[in-house]
Amino acid sequence: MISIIGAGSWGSALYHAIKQKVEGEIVITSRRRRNIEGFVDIEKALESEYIVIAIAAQAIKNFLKKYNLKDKKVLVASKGIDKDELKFLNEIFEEYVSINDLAFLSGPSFAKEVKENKPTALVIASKNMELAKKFKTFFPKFIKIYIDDDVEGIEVAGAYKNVIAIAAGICEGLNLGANAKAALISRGLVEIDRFGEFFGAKKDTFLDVAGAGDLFLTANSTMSRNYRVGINLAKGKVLDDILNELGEVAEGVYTTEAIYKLSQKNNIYTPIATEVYKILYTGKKPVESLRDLLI
Ligand SMILES: NC(=O)C1=CN([C@@H]2O[C@H](COP(=O)(O)OP(=O)(O)OC[C@H]3O[C@@H](n4cnc5c(N)ncnc54)[C@H](O)[C@@H]3O)[C@@H](O)[C@H]2O)C=CC1
Ligand SMILES: O=C(CO)COP(=O)(O)O
Repeated sequence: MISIIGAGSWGSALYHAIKQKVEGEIVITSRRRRNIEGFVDIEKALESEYIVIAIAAQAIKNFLKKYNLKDKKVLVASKGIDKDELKFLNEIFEEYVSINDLAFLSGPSFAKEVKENKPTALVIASKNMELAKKFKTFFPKFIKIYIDDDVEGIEVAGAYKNVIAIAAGICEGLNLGANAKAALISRGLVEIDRFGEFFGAKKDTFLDVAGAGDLFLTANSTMSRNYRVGINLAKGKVLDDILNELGEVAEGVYTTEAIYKLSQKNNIYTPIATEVYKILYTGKKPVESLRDLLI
């Protein structure tokens, strides 16, 4: 039996996809009861051997404190960095679950397209290749799964691209043109790689679907919530209003804070994340940040 924890956009898309492969052996849960197919309460969901986590990254630490996942096989599908502890999600999970029972899912995948069974490529990374292979068997044909052992790379790639997507959305909202956006995205990839390699990630990961692939997807489409946050910031809207209107999580807003603090602490050069941080948290004008980055 497999349980999806989190019935937001991504959790419900994963339920839709995985159900096609495992048929009746899947349930979904959320902190609020929802009237959707397969919904069970959290206690019932935690009876499954296989657990897929699709809740907001900042909520994960408290979730793990509250519910016991010890001895479960866990696939983490969230993308972010804990902004209070300044830890990657694999570091948070490793405090509660054996490293051999953990796998991480990332890659270019708008939930909406997964719900339409559109071809999608994802990466499952784990220090336990047998577990990665096992999770791979749960996915239907339209989702091509690559397996990898670069957990650190997968975590940095999935989290950081949301920050670059906010910057690219700002670029779009300011109407700075396609040349400027391509510059931001490509320099964003260099920045992600520099940050990731500091934490032990492999360069190859950033050149592949979970790195460049997810970055190109998210930083160039209004389907991305993070990109839309950027567009709205460029229009001069206030962050709280943007997030209220969005009604779903834009992980990049919190990941920006975590990356800014981690790069300050470790002296890593992260110019784009630093400007996004200044816009989000110090009130710097988007137009000034983009000028400082591009000119
Ligand atoms: N929507 C997408 O296309 C994709 C999303 N993701 C990632 O999946 C994660 C979830 O995103 P979405 O489902 O899209 O967002 P969403 O905003 O639609 O849903 C968020 C989910 O997190 C849960 N949640 C939020 N705060 C919580 C708390 N304090 N305690 C317990 N649960 C809490 C909500 O109940 C909901 O189930 C994020 O890390 C996101 O980056 C990854 C790939 C694709
Ligand atoms: O992670 C995603 C696509 O791979 C979803 O991006 P957004 O959270 O910006 O919508």
